[in-house]
Parts: sequence; C-alpha cells; structure tokens
Amino acid sequence: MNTSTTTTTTTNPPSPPPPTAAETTPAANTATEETNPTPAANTTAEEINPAANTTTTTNNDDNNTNNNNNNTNNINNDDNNNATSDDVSTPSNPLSPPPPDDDTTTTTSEVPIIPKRRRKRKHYQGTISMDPPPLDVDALIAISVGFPVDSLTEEEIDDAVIPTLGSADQSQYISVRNLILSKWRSNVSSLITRDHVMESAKPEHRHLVDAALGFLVNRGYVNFGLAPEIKEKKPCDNNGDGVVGEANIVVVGAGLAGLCAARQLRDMGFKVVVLEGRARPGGRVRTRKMCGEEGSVVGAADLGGSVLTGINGNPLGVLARQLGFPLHKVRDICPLYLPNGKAVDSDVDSRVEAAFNKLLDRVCKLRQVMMEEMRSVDVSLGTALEAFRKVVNVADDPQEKMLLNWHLANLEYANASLMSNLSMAFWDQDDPYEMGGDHCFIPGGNERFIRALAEDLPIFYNRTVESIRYGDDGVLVYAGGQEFRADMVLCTMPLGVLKRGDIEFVPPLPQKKRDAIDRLGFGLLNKVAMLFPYNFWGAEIDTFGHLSEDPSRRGEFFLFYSYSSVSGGPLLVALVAGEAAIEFEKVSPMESVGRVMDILRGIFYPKGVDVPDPVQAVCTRWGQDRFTYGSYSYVAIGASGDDYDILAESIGNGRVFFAGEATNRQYPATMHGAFLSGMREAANILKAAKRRSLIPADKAENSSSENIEDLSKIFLKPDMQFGSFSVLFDPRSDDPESQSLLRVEFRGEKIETSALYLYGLLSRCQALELNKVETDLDRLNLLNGKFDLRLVGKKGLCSAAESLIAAVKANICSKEGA
Ligand SMILES: Cc1cc2nc3c(=O)[nH]c(=O)nc-3n(C[C@H](O)[C@H](O)[C@H](O)COP(=O)(O)OP(=O)(O)OC[C@H]3O[C@@H](n4cnc5c(N)ncnc54)[C@H](O)[C@@H]3O)c2cc1C
Repeated sequence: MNTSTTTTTTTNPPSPPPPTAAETTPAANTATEETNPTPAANTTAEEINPAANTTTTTNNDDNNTNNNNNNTNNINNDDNNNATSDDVSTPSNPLSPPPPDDDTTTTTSEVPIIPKRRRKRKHYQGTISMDPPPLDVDALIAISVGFPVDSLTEEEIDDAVIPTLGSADQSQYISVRNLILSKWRSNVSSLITRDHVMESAKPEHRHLVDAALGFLVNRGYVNFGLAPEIKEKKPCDNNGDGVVGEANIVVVGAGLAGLCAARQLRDMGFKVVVLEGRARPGGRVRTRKMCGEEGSVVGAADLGGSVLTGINGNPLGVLARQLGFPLHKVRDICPLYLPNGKAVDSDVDSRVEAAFNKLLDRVCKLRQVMMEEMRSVDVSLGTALEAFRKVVNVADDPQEKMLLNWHLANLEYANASLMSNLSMAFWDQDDPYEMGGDHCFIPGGNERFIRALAEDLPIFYNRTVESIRYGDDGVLVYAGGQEFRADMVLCTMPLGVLKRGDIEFVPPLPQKKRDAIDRLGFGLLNKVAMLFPYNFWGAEIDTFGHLSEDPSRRGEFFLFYSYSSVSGGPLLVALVAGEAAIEFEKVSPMESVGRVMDILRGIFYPKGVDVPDPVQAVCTRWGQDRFTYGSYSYVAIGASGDDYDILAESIGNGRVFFAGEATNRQYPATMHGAFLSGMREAANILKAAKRRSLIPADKAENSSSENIEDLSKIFLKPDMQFGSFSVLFDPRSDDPESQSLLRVEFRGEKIETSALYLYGLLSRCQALELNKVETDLDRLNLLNGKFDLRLVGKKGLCSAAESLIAAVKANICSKEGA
C-alpha cells in the first residue's frame, strides 16, 4: 500500500445554498417520549466545522486510482494504520440542475409505511401479554429501563438488596426501586439523594431506601451522565470504607464501553487510565465531517453506530437530555424502488412483508418444537426460512422474490451477517429486551457523545495493547513498548479483536471463554457516505430502499439513510449488508461510488430529477480495521445468549474484566449495549475491590470466584434432582447435618430466555425433606418458611459455599481420574 500523503482541495460546481436546518427539520420529526421536548434540530450547523474544506488524503494503489487524472478520487484512511474508511472526493462536477420540484418527488401519501428498518423482526410474538396487569408510572419507567415489574433482577439478587427473597420486603423494595428510577428519570440533570427519596417513599418502605438507592447508584442506573451537577459530584470512596482507596484500573479501549466505565470508575474513586490503539476515542462510533469547496456544503456522517434504536430507557437518551442534544426521530416512511426505478406497489410490498413475517413465525414455532424435543440442535436461519418458503410458495414471482430478498437483506443488516450464519435457535434472543420508543439520530452525529464522555479522562492514544499478564498481585498491560501496572484491567476490545488473538493473555483465557469467543459471530456492515451539492431526494423521508435482481447482491446499497435533517447538509448514506458487505471491501471505492450513483440515477432520473455527483464520498472498511475486524456481534449457529454472559465473566480471581457490546446479552450490537456493559463492569470492579479488601491477602488469592463461576459443570450429575431443584451433597461427610449445595432453576416461558439459577446452602436432611414435597411451589414455601433459607445468585455464594464447591470438584476429578 502506498502511504504517501497529499492535500487536495475539492472544487465544486455552483450549487444552491444548503437548506437551513429549519427547512429540513420539520418539528414532527423531533422525538418525544422520554426525551426532552427540545425544539427541532436547529443546532446542527453549529456543530459542523465549516472551515474544513480540504481533505488530507492517502493514495492507495490497491484502488487503481491515479492522482494525475482529473477523474481520480482520493482515498483517505483517516484512522492511523487501520482501514475504517476510504474517502472519495470528486473534483469539478458539471453544473448541477436545481433541486427537484415538489411534484417530482415521491409524496408521503403514495409510499408504503414500513416499520423501523434496523429491527430483527417487525413484531414479537409472545412478548406482549394479552391481559397485562395495570401498572403505575413508576413501574412503566422501571420496565423501560429493563427491570422486571414484579421481581428482582439477577444483579439485585447478587447484591443482596433484601435480606430474604420472597419476603414482604421484596415487593416493598421493588416499589422503592421503581420510585427512585422514575423520580430520577423525570429530572436526569440533578442528583437524586436519599432525602429526595425519603420525602416521597411510603413510611413503611423507608427502611429499604438505602438498599435501593445504593444499588441503583453503584450499578449506574441513576445519577450517571454528563449534566453539570452530576459531573461535579466528588469522586467518592463508596460506602466510605476505604475500599477503593489506592486501587488502579487500566481500561483497554476508548469506545463507548470503555469511556463509560472509565468515568464511572473514576467517580467511584478509582485511579483510572485508558489505553486506546487508535489516535481518537469512540471506536465504532465515528462521525466524519464532510464538506464541499470552501464549505459550500457540509455534513457530519456517522460511519459506525448511527441510530439510537429505541429511545425509551436508553442511557444515551439520558445523555442527550443532559447535554441538551435534540433528537431526530427517524421517520417510518420508507419507499422501496425496483431496479428500473419504479416504486414498489404498496399492496405487493405489504403482502410480501406479511408473508416474510409469517415465515419467521413458522420458524419460531419449529424451533420451539425442536428445542423441546432435542434441546441442542441448531441450523441456520437461512436454511429454515428457505425450507418454509418452498413449502408455502411465498414469493414465486420475480418482483415478490426481490422484495423477499430485500427483507432478508434488512435482517442481515440488523445482524451484520449472512442468513446462512445465523442461529435459527437464538438469533433473536435479545428481542424481548429491545428498547421501546422512537429510533433517533443525534444531529451532528454520535461523536458528540464521545467528545463529552472523553473530556478530562486520562486517555493514552496510539497505545495498542499487545499483552495482558494477570496474577494474584495484579495485572501488567503492555502497549506500544510501555508497561502499565494495575490492580485490575477492564478489556473492551471488540469481539473481532479477541477472535484474531491479537492480544496475548498470560495465563491464556480459560477454555470456556475461548469457546464462547469462537462460537459467537462477529459480522460486517459497511456504508458509503455521500455529500451532495444539494438534496435531490426530498426532505420528507429519512430512508428509502432499493431492490436487487441478484440475490447475492441483495444487501448492496439496499437501504439509504438521508441525513439532510440532522447532518447539517445534503448527506446520503448507503448501506451494504450480508454477502455484499464482504465483497464491497474488495472493490475500489471509485467503483463502489459509481455503482451507488447508477442506482440513484436509476431511481430518480425516471422522475425527472437530475442526480449530481457527490462532492465527497467515504467508503467504510470495517472488516479490515485492525481495531475491530468487523462491525458487531451476532448469534452464530451453535452459539446462544449464554455466550454473551460467558464473554462478560471476569477471570483471574477478579483481576480481568470484560465489557463491550459483545458482552451484553440483552442489548448486543448496539451503542447503548456497549454503554450499559461499561456501567455493569464498573460495578463489578467495585464489588471485587470490596471483596478483596475484606479477605486477608493470603486467602484472597485462593478465593472462590472462579470456582463459583463454573457451577454448571458440577451440577451436570447432581446427587438429587426433583422438579427445578438439584442438590449436591458434601462428599466428605454422610452426616445428616453436613452442608449441601442447592440449585433452583427459574425458566421463563419463552424458550429463548435461558434459565436463571439461584443457590443456597442447606443441610443434607433438609435436602431430603425438600425431596419429599410434591411441587416446586411447595418446596419454595418450605425454603422460605420453615428453613428460612435465602437463595442467592452464584456470586452471592462466595465465601460460604467455597469449600463445599472445592470438595465437590475434587471428588469429580478423582472419580474421572479413577
Ligand atoms: C457500521 C456500523 C453501524 C452500526 N450501527 C449502529 C446503530 O445504528 N445503532 C447502534 O446502536 N449501534 C450500531 N452499531 C454498533 C455500535 O457502534 C457498537 O456496538 C458500539 O459502538 C461498540 O462499542 P464498544 O465500546 O463495545 O466497542 P468499540 O467502540 O469498538 O471500542 C473498543 C475500542 O477498543 C480499541 N481497541 C481495539 N483493540 C485494541 C488494542 N489492542 N489496544 C488498545 N485499544 C484497542 C478500539 O480502537 C476501540 O476504540 C454499528 C456499528 C457499526 C460498525
């Protein structure tokens, strides 16, 4: 690759002035719901740097470009030594025609209304109760943040927020927790304090305020973010017990997960440094400023994460409110065009869409049966859908076939992978958790979040981490010839980097984690961002789609996002998904932009609309980017939601932690998922620091967290099993009073939702008594009543069960060895 650097100035044709924000952002597009009722986006132009009318470009021989040629385009890799994007700046264009008259553009009444595009499914069978219980506002807000309405989360159980599970305290605690969430969400710019909550809590609930507030603050569900009052809060040594004290944390990666965690850890009182391989923060959030000659047009293009997929409960929605960023609702209208430029008939579109959803439903039913009969069988979603398609004769005529392929491309976009790679059993395992509300853009791009989050953090750029050594006395992180010593390290590098094995772990990652890294998928989505001299596609729509005759190219520029309303200028982004996303990286950016332009002209010329050349275009290369090697995670055949949890597990006895979108089972592949994983791990690091401070140094290193992390293996052959209960006896004693480990499985109704396990210690004779009881409900009553036993998550077991688990493991090993 030729890496010589030149600076070129683009020359643009005279063109109409860019539309003002007021013209392009109808108030109706401003998202409402949980968000600030901020007026329509009129701040975007201020966000863009109008001075940037030159582009620094890197010539790239691979792309057959020639700088001496007037038609040549300049290729720009704007990240250091990686290949996130290639930039095409078009020199002199022929004089462009004026923007189209209103009557030549498609009007909203003529186009089909199609629900949000970046969705795995359009509707969710079984997630909505037919007869929902009446809920108060507090409960509804708690649900939107991801809390169950009538039970505790696994985190709450782990943190032992109430003394006895299932007691009267539990429902009172839930009311207090919901109250705090709801109060803080009504004013996210202020800190919520104990006094505030005490004022509003019912007298009989007040004894639970400290537990609920402590949990929500430590776990980053309230009092987080970037509002001045929140930023000004003093770093606190949590609980004032000197736990955090001098502890040092290295965070690897300055993407959303790393930045969020670093801020939270710093607020908890830890000493934090962030090591980032690139020369910029943000990782897969990258906003590229684009501009025409002398700033004639400007635009901010999100080359990575762009849409806030559901604003209700979304922590990025909270940041937007705190920072005063307006939100632009992505409008649902999305006309689809045939290869000949004609709009798809809305009846045919609706019919095929309904048939597509029916196919998905049939696959859901099939897998339900398969999972019940043979729990571990999986095939690709593509195979299953195709089998059904043939049986039910969906989409036999050519146009219907193209439409069906368009829907498949849309699904491949949502999952960043080919249908043939997706797990039929678990590809949509995160559907039940999807954030509700509008899908939104942030005017000016998501890098506005990144800039605000990175402010004041000690981030070392151009520090590519090569190895992480961990042991009893801490961690050593090697990056760019430097060594960073710390008590704990948080790894947020993408799954693509972990798959490549670019970072050496010493000792190596446990086999269980390596298997999960192999099983989970990491896919590809690419984009072409194009800044035009003016908007020729119309201001009424945010998306339009294009159908392809060739199924292998169904994902090539299948969907266009218009950023005119939010980017500050006439910007279009074409998406490349599925097989086409892989092929795209083998084609020169010149050629790709040429193909997009053919499509755009095919759509708009027949309407009498002249399509000008772009003044600048950027093609992404996420697959070649050595700091990610792809776009985002998906559930591949043979993988499941459990693999996200395994990726999230800490190793090294609480020394090495993991965050990032691919560690978030509920919200993978998203910006908010990355952010929430950072919050989660900050809380886990705090817990580990507290635990370490409570255990004397000599014992700490042998403490149980790893024993406990892997309980599923020892429960493969329990000593007793009845209903959802399994029991392991202490192999060292037959005494009826000797301790036994009890595991209770709680499984949701949906097969996609994997089981939740809770544990408890009881005597052997109590276990035998439980076995005599008929139903699980009666057993739970016995536990709560007569035995007064409190079930906990596996992390809650720590010290009490440690020696029993070690003895059971040793016993299994000796039997296997015999
Ligand atoms: C094309 C594309 C479109 C997307 N669209 C959407 C969308 O519309 N909506 C949405 O919600 N999400 C979207 N996403 C997903 C979203 O952007 C990511 O889920 C999220 O940004 C991931 O954040 P992260 O912190 O987990 O990882 P990253 O942002 O990748 O951060 C990891 C950091 O680690 C650094 N790093 C890697 N290796 C090393 C090393 N060895 N040493 C030091 N540093 C290292 C990286 O440079 C990076 O900065 C999209 C992603 C892509 C690529």
